[in-house]
Amino acid sequence: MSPRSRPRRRNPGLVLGLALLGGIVLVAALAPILFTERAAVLGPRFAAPSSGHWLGTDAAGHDVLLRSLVATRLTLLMTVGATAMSVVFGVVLGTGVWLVRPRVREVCLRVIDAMVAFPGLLLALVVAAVLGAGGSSAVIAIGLSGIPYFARLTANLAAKVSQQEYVSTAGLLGVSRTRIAIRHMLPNMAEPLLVLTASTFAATLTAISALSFVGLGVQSPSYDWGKLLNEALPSLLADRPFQMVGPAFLIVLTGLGAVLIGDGLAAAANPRGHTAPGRSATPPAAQEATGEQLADVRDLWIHAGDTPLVKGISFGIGPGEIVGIVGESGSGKTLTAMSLARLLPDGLTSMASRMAFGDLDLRRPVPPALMAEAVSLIYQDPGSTFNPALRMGTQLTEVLRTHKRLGRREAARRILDALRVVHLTRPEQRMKQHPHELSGGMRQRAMIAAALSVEPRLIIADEPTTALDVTVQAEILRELKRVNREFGASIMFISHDIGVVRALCDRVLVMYRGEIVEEIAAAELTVETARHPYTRALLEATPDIDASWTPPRTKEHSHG
Ligand SMILES: Nc1ncnc2c1ncn2[C@@H]1O[C@H](COP(=O)(O)OP(=O)(O)OP(=O)(O)O)[C@@H](O)[C@H]1O
Repeated sequence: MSPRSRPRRRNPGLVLGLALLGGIVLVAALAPILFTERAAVLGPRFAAPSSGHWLGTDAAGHDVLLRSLVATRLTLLMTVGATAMSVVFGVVLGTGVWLVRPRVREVCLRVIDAMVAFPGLLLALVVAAVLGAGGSSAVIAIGLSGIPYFARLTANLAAKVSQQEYVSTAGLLGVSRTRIAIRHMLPNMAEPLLVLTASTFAATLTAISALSFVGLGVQSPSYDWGKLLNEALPSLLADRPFQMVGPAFLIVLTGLGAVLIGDGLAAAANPRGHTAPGRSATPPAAQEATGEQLADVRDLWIHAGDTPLVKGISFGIGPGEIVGIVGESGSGKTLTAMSLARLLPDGLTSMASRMAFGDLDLRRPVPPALMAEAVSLIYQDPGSTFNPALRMGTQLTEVLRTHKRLGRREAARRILDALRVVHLTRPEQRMKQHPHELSGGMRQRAMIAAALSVEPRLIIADEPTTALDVTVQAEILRELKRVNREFGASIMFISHDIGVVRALCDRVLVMYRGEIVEEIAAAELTVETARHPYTRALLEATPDIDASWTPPRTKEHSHG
């Protein structure tokens, strides 16, 4: 499959905005060098516009146009300074909120909400009054008043991004929360933050000019656009409005440029698409399970507050065994698997009388490195498993570099080997590509390769093929089976597809409303042999698939 790239759309607003701001920046750079001296020359007072003074002169006889142009640099610097302060502190605060414990986070979010509700300009006026009149206090005041907006947006985005599977995976791998925030979360929040930065820039410009206009901002002999407006006020009241035109026009032009850039960025933002779900095919028949338990779970309860979601279930997984979990949506399959990987979502609690994985007691804290070697996860949607902002190679090797302490080269070599194992074509090239340049099947293979590269003892596959087309599903299932056979990894396989489960798994747990209602050998998963009425109902609701069918031996690149 050829790399899919996002088609470039025309965005005239963005181009116009960039051109406008580019022009203003040029004026800011050159005007003070070229015109500062001439702007200080005194001529006739209150002169009307003429060929000598295009916008007339002010009360002292200064050329209004030249002063407006010279004021551009100071105005822009102050606006950039205050905007940067809002962005940096807001983003740090918003991300920091995500890093603290849930209860503290809740309090912080309420405080941020209250600060957002407080009028920004009023806050700025209070701060400016406390700090005293002056350019720097205006910057601090306006910068401070913008922080809550960025903090709230960042916290909201962080909450959303933190639910993504690549963030959970990084957490499972023991990547520190700070590193996850910087490496995995911030790049994926950049787009909305840039849009807010552009509109905040426009609002900051107006607010800083307003502070100077009311006398709390820049003081003589310095001047910004707001100060020039302040000086022009008596002329406006005396019917000489032209003195206002220069600074007012430049404020509008700069603000317009920033708003157009913000709108252009928002229009260019394009959420990633998802592959349409399809039906799956059946892989070769299952192999025999061993008696000894790799994972042993007894009386596992998972609660959301007082509501039980998983109700006292017990099960085991033998070494090299493939255990399927089936059941209707919401029956607790994913939560059961996630508690085994110690990745329950925030707000849920689990208890068990025994929860052992080999020698590890999963009810106690387990070092992330040990956990990473014990369990690997393969999720349903290969689109959201990888961080779209990073190259495949960077994120695939992260596992090995974090936990096996391998160098960049050795980690890359191991991943390349693993990519070859899962028959991903041109692995060297794939390592340099971003996730969106790979097809769903390729990303799923890459995920399996990453899962294999740590040589885990258990692979949890949560509907790993649901989002893939039929041919790719067959290939992926065959890879899982091969990995199980050749590397001896146990697999916990969650699926809605009874046909696949029957063909791939050794044993099947049937879940219904948070309980395991039947545990059955995969071969007996038929309407005739199932004992529990719910299992029979589930089987009757599933179209019959010939479990002996073996998928055709297709090459990955023929469909990828
Ligand atoms: N973070 C959460 N907070 C509260 N309830 C939750 C949370 N996550 C899941 N649940 C609830 O727990 C129940 C079991 O969810 P789970 O995701 O394990 O179901 P599932 O069997 O995997 O469903 P599906 O097949 O649709 O993925 C559902 O009723 C779900 O709404």
